[in-house]
Formats: sequence, C-alpha cells, structure tokens
Amino acid sequence: MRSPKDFFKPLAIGAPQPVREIPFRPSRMIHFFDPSNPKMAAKVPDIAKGVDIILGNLEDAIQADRKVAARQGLVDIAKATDFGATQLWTRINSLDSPWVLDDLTTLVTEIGDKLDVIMVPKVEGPEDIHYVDRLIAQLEARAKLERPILVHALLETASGVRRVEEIAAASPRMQGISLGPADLAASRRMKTTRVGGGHPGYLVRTDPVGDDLSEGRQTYQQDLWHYTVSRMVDACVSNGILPFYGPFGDIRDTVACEDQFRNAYLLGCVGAWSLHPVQIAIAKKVFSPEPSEVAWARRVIKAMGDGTGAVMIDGKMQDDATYKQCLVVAELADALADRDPELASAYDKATEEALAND
Ligand SMILES: CC(C)(COP(=O)(O)OP(=O)(O)OC[C@H]1O[C@@H](n2cnc3c(N)ncnc32)[C@H](O)[C@@H]1OP(=O)(O)O)[C@@H](O)C(=O)NCCC(=O)NCCSC(=O)C[C@](C)(O)C(=O)O
Ligand SMILES: [Mg+2]
Repeated sequence: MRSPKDFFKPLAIGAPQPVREIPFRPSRMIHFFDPSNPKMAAKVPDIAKGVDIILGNLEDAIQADRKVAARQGLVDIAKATDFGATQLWTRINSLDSPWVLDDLTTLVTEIGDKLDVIMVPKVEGPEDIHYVDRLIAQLEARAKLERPILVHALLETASGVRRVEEIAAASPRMQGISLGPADLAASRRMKTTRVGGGHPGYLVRTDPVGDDLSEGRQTYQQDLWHYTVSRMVDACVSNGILPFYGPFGDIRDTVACEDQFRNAYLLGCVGAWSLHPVQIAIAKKVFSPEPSEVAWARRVIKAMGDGTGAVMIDGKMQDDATYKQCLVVAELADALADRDPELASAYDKATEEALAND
C-alpha cells in the first residue's frame, strides 16, 4: 500500500490526476454484449440508449478464437457510437491470460477517451489492482488522456473474498466490485452448477411436531450469496466505491432473477448485470426505488426538519437514523430522476399524494 501522502499521485509521468471521489452515476444495470458477434454489436447503439452501463465483454463467454475480433469489434463500436450519458465499460481478459496485455494496450490507447471503467476479472488480491493501476497510468500518459479510467474488480475467487477490503482500498481508481457467482462457486468448490441464484438443497427446515420427523415440516430455501454480498457491500462502502451483484444465468427464469436482484438491492448494491435484453427491464425496475418508498422517504425528511429529534409518522418512530435511511432512498431517486423523466414524474406524483394526507 502506498503512503497516504502519495495515494493520489499519478503513477506515470503525464498520466491524469486520479479522482478523489468516485462519482455516483445511475448504475442499475451493466449490460453485457459480445463485440465479436455482429448481430449483437449491431444492436449496441440502440440498447445503449436504454441502459445505464454498456459493457463490451472480452473475457469468459468469448471463444478463444474470437478474442482478437472481440477486442477490435469493441474499438470499432466505441469509435462509431455516441454513448451520451450511458457509461461504456469493458471486461478485459484475466491477468494470467495471453490476451490481457493487448487488451489493455489497445483499448486504453485507441478508445481510452470513451472508456469509463475497465472491469478486471478473477482478482485475487490488491497486487492485481496495483499491476493494472500502473499499467493503465503508463498507457493513459501515452494516449495523453485527460481523465483517468476507473477500475472495477470482479469478486470471484476465494482469495479475492478473503482480501476484498484490501482490493477495495487498493487504488483511487477503484470504482466498484461485482460478485461473480460462477467462478466463485468453482473456486470455493461449492457444489452448485448455477450462475447465481439459490439452490433447492440449501435450506432450513422447521422443527418436527411430535415424533414424526418427516411429515408437516416446511422447508425454506436460503440465499447462498448473502455472506459474500454483505461482505462486499461493507468493503465497498467503507472505501467510497460501489457494490454490484453480478449475473443471473437462468435467462428464462425472470421471476427468480428479479428476486436475486432485489436481495442485492436491499443489501446495498447499486445494480446488477444484464446478460440478455430481457434482464434490462428487471434491473431497471428493481434498482429504482418504488415511488411509494420515495414518497415515504421525502415525507420523513420533510417532517424531520434539521434531521434531529424524534417524531411519529403513521405510528412509526422516526429519528436521526431513519432520516439518514430516508436520505439514501431520496438521493438515489433524485439521481435517477435526473436521467429518467418518467421516473421523475412517478416520484413527484406519489410524493404529492403522500404529502396531501399529512
Ligand atoms: C445467453 C445468450 C448466449 C443467449 O443468446 P441467444 O441468441 O441464444 O438468445 P435469444 O433469446 O435467442 O436472443 C434474442 C435476441 O437478442 C439478442 N441478444 C441476446 N443477448 C444479447 C445481449 N447481451 N445484448 C444484445 N443483444 C442480445 C440476440 O442476438 C437475439 O437477436 P435477434 O432477435 O436479432 O436474433 C446471450 O444472451 C449472451 O451471449 N449474453 C451474454 C453472455 C455473457 O456475456 N456472459 C458472460 C457474463 S457472465 C460471467 O462471465 C460469469 C462471471 C461473472 O464471470 C462469474 O460468475 O464467474
Ligand atoms: Mg467469471
């Protein structure tokens, strides 16, 4: 770890000044596409208009013999497309792969001015972030970039989870962390072959009634990812960066996808990945607070005045802490409303109705 005094110094002569704060931009979904797939690539300009983040994937899910085509495809798309307020990200190949050096060199020098964030997969510890941090700085200097590219780590190894706090604190470039449930399951030797979501075997069972151990006992499926997501959220928030849930692989099961995304939302994540167009609307719905929640939050904030003391609203005690909880929801709503006029009017309408009854 660098000295706190040097932490915000550029790591290469001529590289841009690191950011001191990670800006919060709407980040409800990171939409993945394969830049080597002409059909998918052709849809990117249109899809980009309806998502918060669009990500050109170069790593897993891209066949080995399509890696170079994917990299070049991303360069071409980035150069040809105006992404407006939508963020452009990429996921580079893993640091032990034969492709990553060319991924970084090509992308930073050719489209570094368009790229907001580089996602680094299979991060094992802070040393992986330090490696890309310096290399990106050297390439930024070469490309004469004026704005630093941020880094997002993928939490998908047991070692990464063990050192997630160090990863989150490794560089001022760290923008956030996503959970990678498939590689993480493999790394941990978990016996699930699903990409995220629950498992019918991971459950708790109610106690037996009387002597009969088998009849009348309810079972409840549990969340395999609760510990990891919670730990990731703490690591991120305590370092001023953003936590994301990752992918939900059962594209057909939109119901369970929504549940998984909502669990992550309630635990503090700002967004999740969409692998297929059908998952975009799910993420948008789940990671935008409900109008009734926003109305409630705004009502509490109004009633609490300077945010101190205690008041009762609809039979519920409100104090300094609930005021802060409400600020979380209201500030998120304001940030999303800035970008989404439909949400803005839904929030305002619900607030008006709620305040009218006070
Ligand atoms: C699952 C797949 C193969 C189904 O693709 P499909 O073509 O079979 O599906 P479809 O339902 O027939 O597609 C309908 C239409 O949507 C298009 N389409 C479909 N998907 C997209 C997309 N993403 N973006 C834009 N367009 C898309 C597709 O081209 C088609 O267009 P058409 O109507 O003109 O024929 C496909 O959706 C896909 O390849 N998605 C991305 C997969 C991916 O990026 N995986 C890697 C991330 S997850 C991961 O890496 C794990 C992690 C974190 O590392 C760890 O946990 O360890
Ligand atoms: Mg993975």
